Amino acid sequence: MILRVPSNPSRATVLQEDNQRRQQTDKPCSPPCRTHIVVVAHVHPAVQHHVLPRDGHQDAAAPHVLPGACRESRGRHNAAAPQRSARIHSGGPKAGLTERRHLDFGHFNPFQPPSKLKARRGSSGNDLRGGAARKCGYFNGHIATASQIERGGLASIWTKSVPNAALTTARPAAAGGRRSVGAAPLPPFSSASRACAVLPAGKMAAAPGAFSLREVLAAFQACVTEQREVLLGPYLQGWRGLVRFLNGLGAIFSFISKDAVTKIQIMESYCGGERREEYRTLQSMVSYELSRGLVDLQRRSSHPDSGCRTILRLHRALRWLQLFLEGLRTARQDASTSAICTDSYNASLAAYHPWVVRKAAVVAFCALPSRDAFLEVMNVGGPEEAVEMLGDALPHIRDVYGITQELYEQHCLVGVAV
Ligand SMILES: CCCCCCCCCCCCC/C=C/[C@@H](O)[C@H](COP(=O)(O)O)NC(=O)CCCCCCCCCCCCCCC
Repeated sequence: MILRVPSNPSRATVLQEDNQRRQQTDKPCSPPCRTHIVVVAHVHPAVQHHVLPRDGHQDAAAPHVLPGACRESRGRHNAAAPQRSARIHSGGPKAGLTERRHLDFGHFNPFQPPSKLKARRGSSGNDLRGGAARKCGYFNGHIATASQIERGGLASIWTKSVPNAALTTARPAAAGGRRSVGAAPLPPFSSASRACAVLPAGKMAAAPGAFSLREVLAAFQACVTEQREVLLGPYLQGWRGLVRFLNGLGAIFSFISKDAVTKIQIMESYCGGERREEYRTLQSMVSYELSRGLVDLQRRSSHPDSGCRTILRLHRALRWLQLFLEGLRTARQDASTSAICTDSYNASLAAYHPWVVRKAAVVAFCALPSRDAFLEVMNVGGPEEAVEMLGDALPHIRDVYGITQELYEQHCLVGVAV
């Protein structure tokens, strides 16, 4: 096995995500080479991969395996490029042929030192688990920005040689395979990914499907009707976007995103269920559930997952979000994101969480990147643009929060099933 590790990701030999160019560049090795892969740590929220399962649970950490040394690609890998699969060049009888295969790197442990990383076969024999490389976009507890990488701030490109035998084609989850990145059939590289191929590192591209704070905030903006009702569709849409972003921050936040996803799914089941009309707006949901006695007001019993209760949890988290984004917007450039996050959390959600959750949350916050890096991964341009956009957008979040709070107070729902 040959493992080629580019010393500078911006010079990594990578595949141009463009069919036309690919045809020009995908030349068989001469002489035929053996399997080799290159793992390049790079920056993006996982959402930019277009491969998240519906519930948003995906190891954003999965490193990208890029084409190896035998390929003469003229393109540069862009962090934001959607990557649906690894491309592996196999030797032996298939020498010279290019195969597209899927790699599942399983759950990534951010605390595991790179020296301990091991590729091993899963019990099903069809996946590769154990974390084959450092989380891309996540380095020593920080999200590395594209510009950091460019400057060499991401000191290492963690690599792991992967035995040929362990590289197996993914099976869709429905067929008994493990749920994993790109488990869906792999479409050919599309022209849609072209935009990502040649952007210079340091510019976070708004790749198609990439997380963009703009879209999340637009969803919250779209929540409020002229009658000052809150539409649950866009509300959940906004939360889905936030969860995608959270997943991109790393596995350390997965206990938070899992809880949010559970709550989003509960609401989705109502909003898409038989009674969907009753769940069109927050107001209709509250009156429907209260009038039918579908809410456990004192303690969880026969209606443990009412819409009112579930939205209340998200509503409290929205308060955190509002405080956090406000803090981020108004803080000094060198402010600590983790401190802003902790303060916002202590002023909102923490009061409703038990000790163990509070501790875990605060530990996770320590892994947040610097303010500028954080603003950059919001994908709305540089930090200044992000700050400006936050200024425009925060009133909408505040509005949604205010309407919900008022409604819940009116109906004595603020402490529902504590
Ligand atoms: C910037 C990243 C930091 C994210 C921090 C989020 C706030 C910390 C929340 C900690 C939640 C811990 C998980 C468990 C919570 C539950 O115990 C608790 C109670 O639920 P139960 O009554 O059903 O038992 N659940 C909750 O309070 C709901 C929490 C929902 C948290 C959703 C957080 C999503 C955060 C999205 C971040 C996106 C940042 C965007 C910036 C552009």
